[in-house]
Amino acid sequence: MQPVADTPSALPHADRRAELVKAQDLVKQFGGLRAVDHMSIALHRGEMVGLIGPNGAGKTTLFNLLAGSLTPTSGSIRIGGVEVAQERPERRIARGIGRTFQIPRPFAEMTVLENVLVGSQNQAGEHIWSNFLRSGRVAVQERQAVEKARSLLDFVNLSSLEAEPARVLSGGQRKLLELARMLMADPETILLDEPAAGVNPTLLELIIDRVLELNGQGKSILLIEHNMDMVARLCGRVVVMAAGKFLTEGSPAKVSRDRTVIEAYLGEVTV
Ligand SMILES: Nc1ncnc2c1ncn2[C@@H]1O[C@H](COP(=O)(O)OP(=O)(O)OP(=O)(O)O)[C@@H](O)[C@H]1O
Repeated sequence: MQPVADTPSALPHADRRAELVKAQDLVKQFGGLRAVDHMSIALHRGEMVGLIGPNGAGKTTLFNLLAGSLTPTSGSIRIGGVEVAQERPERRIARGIGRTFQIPRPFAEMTVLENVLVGSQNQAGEHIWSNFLRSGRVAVQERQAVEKARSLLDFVNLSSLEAEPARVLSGGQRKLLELARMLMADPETILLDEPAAGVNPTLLELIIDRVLELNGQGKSILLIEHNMDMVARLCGRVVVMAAGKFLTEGSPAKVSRDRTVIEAYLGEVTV
């Protein structure tokens, strides 16, 4: 991890009083492995926060807990003050949580447009849309959804590929497609899992630009990212995890100079 220059602290939209997402004392045990170990984190309305830590620190597991694809062994998750730790992913989406995955897996044989439409039902792409798609009635019956999907494809610069099967997309384009799919559900809070990983520099700039625009629209964003330059450009605050636990937090410049953080990345920390 390279040290980074000082950056502006919080973005203008951040309202530090309003905690949109608050996880407290979260534990996730996989057999003998405690992947998340009494971790707490809060995301305020309009904030964009980086979540960093060495490989295996528990960042993606924490995302899975926040998004509802895993149930915590113990601990609390509140969204807008409501306890949701036991709720299923569909309920989290309805509560305004959207997430992207480290490795996007679009439906390879469906078109780019159809992949975005999947997001209007739910993020797992279950039931109703697949029925529509089989019967080929999407454009007729869900005109508004199609219009919205097209405008989101425009937002992520994929309009020209809307009729192509998703398998033709590059890794970076798949990340953009996933962003559009997730935005179909109008999330208030967005969890981004390594949006820069494996993305070429040109598309990376586009992703950064779009993430900034989403935050500018008031969306709260939690960003897992190993690219510290990107974290420094986007985030006023960074939370560091190591061995499943909260290690420290602060500005990108502060944490990148922090000795315990550097040691954690070198695998030398015991927490
Ligand atoms: N479903 C699972 N079953 C068993 N162990 C798991 C499971 N998911 C994650 N783990 C383990 O939990 C630990 C934390 O993994 P996690 O993917 O959350 O880390 P991470 O910080 O996201 O790492 P990376 O930066 O490499 O993506 C790792 O040791 C991982 O092998």
